[in-house]
Amino acid sequence: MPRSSDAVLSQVLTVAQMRAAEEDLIAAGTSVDALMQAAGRGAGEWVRRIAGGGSVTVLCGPGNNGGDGWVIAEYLREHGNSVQVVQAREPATEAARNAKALYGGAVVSADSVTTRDVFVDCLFGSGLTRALPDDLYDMLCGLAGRHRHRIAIDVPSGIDSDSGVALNADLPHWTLTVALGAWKHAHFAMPACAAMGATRLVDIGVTAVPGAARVLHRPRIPAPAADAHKYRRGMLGLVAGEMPGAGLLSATAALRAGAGYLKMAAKLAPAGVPPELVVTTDVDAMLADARVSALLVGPGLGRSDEAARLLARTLHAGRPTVIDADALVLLRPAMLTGAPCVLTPHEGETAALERAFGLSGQGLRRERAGALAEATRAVVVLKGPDTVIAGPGGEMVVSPRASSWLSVAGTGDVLAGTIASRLATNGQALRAAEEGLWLHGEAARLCGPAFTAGELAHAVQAALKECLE
Ligand SMILES: NC(=O)C1=CN([C@@H]2O[C@H](COP(=O)(O)OP(=O)(O)OC[C@H]3O[C@@H](n4cnc5c(N)ncnc54)[C@H](OP(=O)(O)O)[C@@H]3O)[C@@H](O)[C@H]2O)[C@H](O)CC1
Ligand SMILES: [K+]
Repeated sequence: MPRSSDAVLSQVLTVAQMRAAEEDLIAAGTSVDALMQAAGRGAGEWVRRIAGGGSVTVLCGPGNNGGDGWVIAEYLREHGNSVQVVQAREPATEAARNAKALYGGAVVSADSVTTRDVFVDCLFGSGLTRALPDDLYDMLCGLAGRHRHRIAIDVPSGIDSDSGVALNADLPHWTLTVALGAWKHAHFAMPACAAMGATRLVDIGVTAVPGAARVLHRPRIPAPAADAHKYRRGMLGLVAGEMPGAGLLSATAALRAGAGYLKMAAKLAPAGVPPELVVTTDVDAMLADARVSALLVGPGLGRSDEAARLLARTLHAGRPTVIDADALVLLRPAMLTGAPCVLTPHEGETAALERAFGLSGQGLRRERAGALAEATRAVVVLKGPDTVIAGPGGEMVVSPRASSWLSVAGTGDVLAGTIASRLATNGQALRAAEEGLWLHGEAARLCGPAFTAGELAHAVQAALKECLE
């Protein structure tokens, strides 16, 4: 089996895209049985490692996810594990029947299973089309509750693969979820991703799918050139508003994310300004300064008519701009000039933008982010536990779940400042959004528990250190 490239293994596929990719492999000569063997044995190895010689119960459903389960069980039996299969339904596909026929171990009833070490969920995968019926739901939850470790294969049963929506309530939480062939959107979408435990991917040679979403990965960021100077590294202009304190959090992060020079325009200089941050009261002079390579507007802007006028003047400067917080609520179509922009809305700001740009607000988060990116011609970072980045050209990047400790005031200001610093440095909106989001999530990971937004802003530097080429 040829190993897929890192780019292909970063793909996030819908069920339809996955099926098409499987069909391409089959059309190229790989049988479904061979695919199932590759998927099942790859997953079986992860199960074997977790089991560490312990006892395993595999729950097999009627489809090919169940077929994977029969392959996993035989793989474990061959490797000497104590394994038993609970058959929830007779195999309904030829590949699953063939896989069952190759299994030489015990098949037992669910009721006979006592407490064991590892439970493997092969009830349903990407073919689940509706909520689990009561008998199967009870069987799944009952078995999950009688095992020390729980491993879901491809996607946990009861989860819709394309949306991450739980089709049943109170589904089990998993120790590990092993994706097969490619990541699915459920692996990065709430609520599913919060219950999956660690996630791993088994490569079965899936090829590149045009237009597929991809997972956010650690960026490679070059150190400044030997002949760099502060302007060439990128000068970031922060347009503060009525509450300049929020802008200070953005500035603290931006100073540690690569930009060479930061200037803040504020009516009143806030207290506690870091010495590295130049503060001016002349916003128009800053907007007219050709050396400013990017702008950030929004943190602490306020929502007054004066704030709206200040936003319009800022965007009229036509520089690459990060638009955050209150500026997102004030943004109107006529204010945009076509300059590269990054919008960083949370849920409420997204709804405000959808109203301002005449969008329905219907659909999955990634679909809403895509619609907003198309309408604004900007890069949209739709923030949440399952942040997605959508580009105006249809690009879609999904982020692995970040620390839940980010749920504290000010972390949005930190993200905006980090992205703005990257935008001042590289001038590319999508790249800046990806680099900034990764740095933000990594800074949170480095901070551990119960950090403040200020500590997070300082940790951006350590996160950047991990990206240096
Ligand atoms: N990723 C790969 O390259 C490979 C993936 N494989 C595995 O195949 C599954 C997808 O297989 P599929 O058969 O399409 O789907 P499922 O195994 O999830 O099961 C679908 C069957 O279950 C029935 N169904 C669906 N929902 C329910 C429900 N709520 N209650 C009862 N039955 C349900 C469905 O029949 P319906 O017509 O009634 O919908 C199907 O019979 C993928 O996840 C991987 O694990 C392969 O190994 C190949 C390589
Ligand atoms: K499953």
